[in-house]
Amino acid sequence: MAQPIRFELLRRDGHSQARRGRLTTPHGVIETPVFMPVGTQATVKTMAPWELKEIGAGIILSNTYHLHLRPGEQLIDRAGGLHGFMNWDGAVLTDSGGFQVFSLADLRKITDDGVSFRSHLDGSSHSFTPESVMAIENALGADIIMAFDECPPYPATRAYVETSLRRTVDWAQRCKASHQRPEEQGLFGIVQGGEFLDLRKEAALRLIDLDFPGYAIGGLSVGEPKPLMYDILAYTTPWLPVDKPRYLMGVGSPDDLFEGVERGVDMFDCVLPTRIARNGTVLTSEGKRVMKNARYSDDFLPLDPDCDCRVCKTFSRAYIRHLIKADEVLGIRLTSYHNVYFMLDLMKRIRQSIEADRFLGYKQEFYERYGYNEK
Ligand SMILES: Nc1nc2c(CCNCC3CCCC3)c3[nH]c(NCCc4ccccc4)nc3cc2c(=O)[nH]1
Repeated sequence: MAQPIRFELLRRDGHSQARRGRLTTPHGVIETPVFMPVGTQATVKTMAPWELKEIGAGIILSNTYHLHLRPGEQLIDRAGGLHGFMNWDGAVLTDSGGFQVFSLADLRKITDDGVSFRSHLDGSSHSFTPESVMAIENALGADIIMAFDECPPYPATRAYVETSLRRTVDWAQRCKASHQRPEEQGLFGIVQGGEFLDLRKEAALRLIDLDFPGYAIGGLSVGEPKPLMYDILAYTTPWLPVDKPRYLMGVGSPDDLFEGVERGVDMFDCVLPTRIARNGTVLTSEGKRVMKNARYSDDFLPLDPDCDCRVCKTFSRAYIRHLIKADEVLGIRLTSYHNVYFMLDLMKRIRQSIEADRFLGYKQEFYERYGYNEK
């Protein structure tokens, strides 16, 4: 059976769990570790596909929950799937919607069969089951599709997490059984288990038995303390196959990327860069900058003097502050473009540091410059 997703492990760091890899998909080759910009409603907010292409984005995310509610997967299927609808010829990954049901929808009810909920848009009633979610993701046509899972809240009792984990594994098996296009779309399993390490191990081993082309680590970045997230991650990744990609869902900020790579993660996604851009906050090598701050009113330097992006080569902090203050749409286009470029460029530098056997050195160097005080 032809596999649509193939992962090659190119190099393992000798001083950490960091890995350099290559993910081959039907829509291009993705170098890992990789940051995947989030395009919830079939667009990375404010950015055109040609801009994503020019800054080197190889894969973007979209979402079953949002697209099912609006415009509906049938329309997108008729448009040629997400690739045709968005006219994006790079790779696409769709999340399965479970997480969004719990973070967005109203009146959710979860049973062993699936989840019923009311749309956050118009209150209409819907239900997701592993089978119905696979049908939606098959229609959207992403290259990588996520199994339908439940992401338990944090904190949650061990009893709740245990029940939820077994449901998620059962749902993963049902997703695999009902996946209509296994030769074109790689289905990833999602490891749950909350903060309970023995449950994380059980989840990993039971998903491995189902033999997926890749494995996501879910249930993290849901309000738990960062040290706990890192410890759960460090415990979980070694149980996963070394020759398959590991995807840490919903993570993260620049420091989270370093900590995740160090603990064996290959793929990341986060709304942070595009979300903070929309309130005028930009990521730079010297930390975050809140562009509305008066200190930038007559600062004619680029957002980040170290950045080679078109925004940093064309505009000043003073001009971008003016646009944000004046609520000019160009303002958030420029901050979004720069923030996504920053994350992609950071991952490129991380990949190069692993190749040069100096990942931990580069991490130290980045942390010293980035600092953690807002500027
Ligand atoms: N299926 C599934 N998805 C998860 C997600 C969504 C990942 N992004 C999906 C994209 C597809 C489209 C929408 C997003 C998560 N996101 C987070 N944290 C985000 C925390 C955060 C929130 C806001 C700003 C910054 C960080 N934890 C997550 C856990 C899971 C999980 O277990 N299962």
